[in-house]
Amino acid sequence: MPAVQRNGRAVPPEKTQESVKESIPSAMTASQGQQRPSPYLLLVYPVLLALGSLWAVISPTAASPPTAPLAPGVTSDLNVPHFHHTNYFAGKRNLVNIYFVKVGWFWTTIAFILLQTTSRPRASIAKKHYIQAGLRYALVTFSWILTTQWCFGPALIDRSFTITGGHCEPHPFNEASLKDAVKLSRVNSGIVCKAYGGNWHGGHDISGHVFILVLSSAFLLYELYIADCHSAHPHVSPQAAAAVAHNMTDEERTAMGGWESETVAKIRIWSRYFLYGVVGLDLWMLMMTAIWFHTWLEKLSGLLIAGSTIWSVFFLGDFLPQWRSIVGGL
Ligand SMILES: CCCCCCCCCCCCCCCC(=O)SCCNC(=O)CCNC(=O)[C@H](O)C(C)(C)COP(=O)(O)OP(=O)(O)OC[C@H]1O[C@@H](n2cnc3c(N)ncnc32)[C@H](O)[C@@H]1OP(=O)(O)O
Repeated sequence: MPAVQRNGRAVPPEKTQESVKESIPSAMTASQGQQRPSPYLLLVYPVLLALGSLWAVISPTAASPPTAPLAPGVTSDLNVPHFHHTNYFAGKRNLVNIYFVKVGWFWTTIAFILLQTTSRPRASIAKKHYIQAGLRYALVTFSWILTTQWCFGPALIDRSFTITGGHCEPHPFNEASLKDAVKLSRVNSGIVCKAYGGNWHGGHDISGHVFILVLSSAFLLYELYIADCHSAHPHVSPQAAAAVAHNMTDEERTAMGGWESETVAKIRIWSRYFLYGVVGLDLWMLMMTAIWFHTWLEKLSGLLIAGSTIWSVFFLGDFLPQWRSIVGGL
């Protein structure tokens, strides 16, 4: 049997799958002994929100900018700045807000699809893994739709806004909206109100940002853990995986059950980097939202809806085994 080539070097041909596994450093094959992530990890979110809110109170730079006095008879907070004089992220039109958070479910979906298509669950559980991962995605997406888009009519955040006394009122500097005052008063959705040039004012405004950012980051992190647990190949850090894929022969990569080629390994690694990027931006924007936007209670309500969705999908099965057998998970 001829010697196989590894980066131009000849290596002994008699390596078996077992000997290849043994040659992988133990730190890179840690998945077997991994601890199950605790639901208490979700407490990171209230801590982050509390720190941001505290910073908003005690930091002189986070104080609200001086606002122009309101015109007589105008009660709306219309001078919320699009660009803040002290911090770029305090303005609504910052690029991360426009291109990332405002289309946050798109990025979450892409990160999830990339994770699933580049993970390699063990053959014996592959079908079940994909079905249950799809089901969990459908459940969190349904929660996102009900909360922010449509809940058999207006979304939950719009319903709670109008139930607590909020309404759409004409914008005093927008003549068209002033003419349509009666029509605007019947609008029951924040997006429609703004589209008509009105001002969504007065009620309890559940933070859609806190909701989507918590839901997205927690969902992706727990799915990453599940994908790793179900993986046919050892859990490796992206750097270690690159080194492994680079140094192995083709036979060795196949024997390890997944790192067939350096290109495949790189696609997997970059998919992980992409997921880390989405989660990192989620957490950053959560902190920015905590500092610059909404009241305590509005942030808390966004957090509670996202937190209970995540808990129901990933941890309710601890108490209801039938639920676990349907949605799978941790
Ligand atoms: C091998 C590979 C195969 C691959 C194979 C590929 C297959 C390829 C298939 C692709 C398939 C994709 C399929 C995707 C399918 C989807 O999922 S597409 C869906 C895309 N759409 C989205 O993601 C929309 C997400 N956005 C939302 O849900 C809502 O906008 C949000 C984010 C919840 C926020 O709502 P909101 O009204 O802004 O509410 P809220 O947070 O209370 O904020 C109130 C105000 O404060 C501002 N504010 C609050 N916090 C902040 C802040 N931190 N910074 C700035 N402003 C703030 C807001 O901007 C808002 O201001 P206004 O806009 O009202 O003036």
